Amino acid sequence: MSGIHARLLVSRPDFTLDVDLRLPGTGVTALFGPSGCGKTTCLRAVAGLERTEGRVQVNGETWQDSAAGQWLPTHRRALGYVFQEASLFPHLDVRRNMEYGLRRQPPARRHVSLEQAVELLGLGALLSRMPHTLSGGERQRVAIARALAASPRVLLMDEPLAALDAARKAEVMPYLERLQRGLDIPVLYVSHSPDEVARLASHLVLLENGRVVEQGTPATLMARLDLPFAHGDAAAALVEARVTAHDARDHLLTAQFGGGLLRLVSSRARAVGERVRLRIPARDVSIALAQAQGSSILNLLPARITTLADDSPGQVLVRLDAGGTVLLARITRHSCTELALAEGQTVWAQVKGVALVD
Ligand SMILES: Nc1ncnc2c1ncn2[C@@H]1O[C@H](COP(=O)(O)OP(=O)(O)OP(=O)(O)O)[C@@H](O)[C@H]1O
Repeated sequence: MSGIHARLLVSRPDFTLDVDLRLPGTGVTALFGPSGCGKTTCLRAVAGLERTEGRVQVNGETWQDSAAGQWLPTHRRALGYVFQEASLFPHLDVRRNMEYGLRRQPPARRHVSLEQAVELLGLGALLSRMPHTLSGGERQRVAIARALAASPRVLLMDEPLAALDAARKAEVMPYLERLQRGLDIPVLYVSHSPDEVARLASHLVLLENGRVVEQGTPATLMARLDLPFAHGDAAAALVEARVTAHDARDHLLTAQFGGGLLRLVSSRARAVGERVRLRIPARDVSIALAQAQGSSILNLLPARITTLADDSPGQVLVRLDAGGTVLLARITRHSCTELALAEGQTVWAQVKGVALVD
């Protein structure tokens, strides 16, 4: 059976984890939820670092099955584990740190070469450097490459960016995005950053108090007003689109989605026809009753209001349907009343900010 099946039961005096995860066999699954909801416990249980009741199967291989009395210790589970802080061997240079990963797998079972791992994480120029001479971001890239070089059947990542400052996060993120596209093994990625989830995940599991609240695609879950993503500053809609033009002079990319065309500034050229994921923050969408004339806003889209919901004090979250795609707008309660907005009404969504996420 392809995919990951993890039925996990952990009982601690103050905490119970009770999940039945059936996850895709490729792509990045984000485990998301508030502090203490059991994300790390899930990863540790899949890794066999936590003795749990239940069953763990990864792409057809059974690692544990308590009903059958089966249990593989961690060192016999083909997994890579990346923690918040890279734990490299201080006395080995980058190449030797990675070779250590390689040795964990007999040659016949290796499906990631050292060269591939070096290439994916962009480490070519760092191979002879010692860990103490690397930046935090570089150390973390080496830790990821070392985990990959062991040819794991699953890569477990526990908030790999959490210990990095914003600049270092931005430096490592493109490599994680590349992993998401270039790897054919599943990645379980623990995060409590909606931004990371939006950029990296193809599947999202929302945990609360040791239980799965909901799971699905990030685009679907992030647009749901009854879930936490749509609230708070990071609320955004994810839009799958296809590039239709790139104007090199103005660095302007045009992409088509179900609701029309979106234009955004992108210095990196994209091929016409390429699929892109766009992120539209709720705070960057405003609403007008008529199509604005002479506006500097590039994107004006007709849309229908499907839901109006109270958000933070004085603010309303508007869920819009733009040709079958959900957009979110955060506006003031005052404007909502002034414009007499109502569910079912057709309006113009004025989209000020659109960002490419991969
Ligand atoms: N070794 C342990 N012994 C006892 N309780 C533990 C242990 N490790 C974690 N816990 C508790 O289990 C619960 C789940 O912890 P876990 O680390 O899985 O949460 P998390 O969602 O990863 O949190 P965070 O986002 O803060 O890392 C918490 O209540 C935590 O206090």
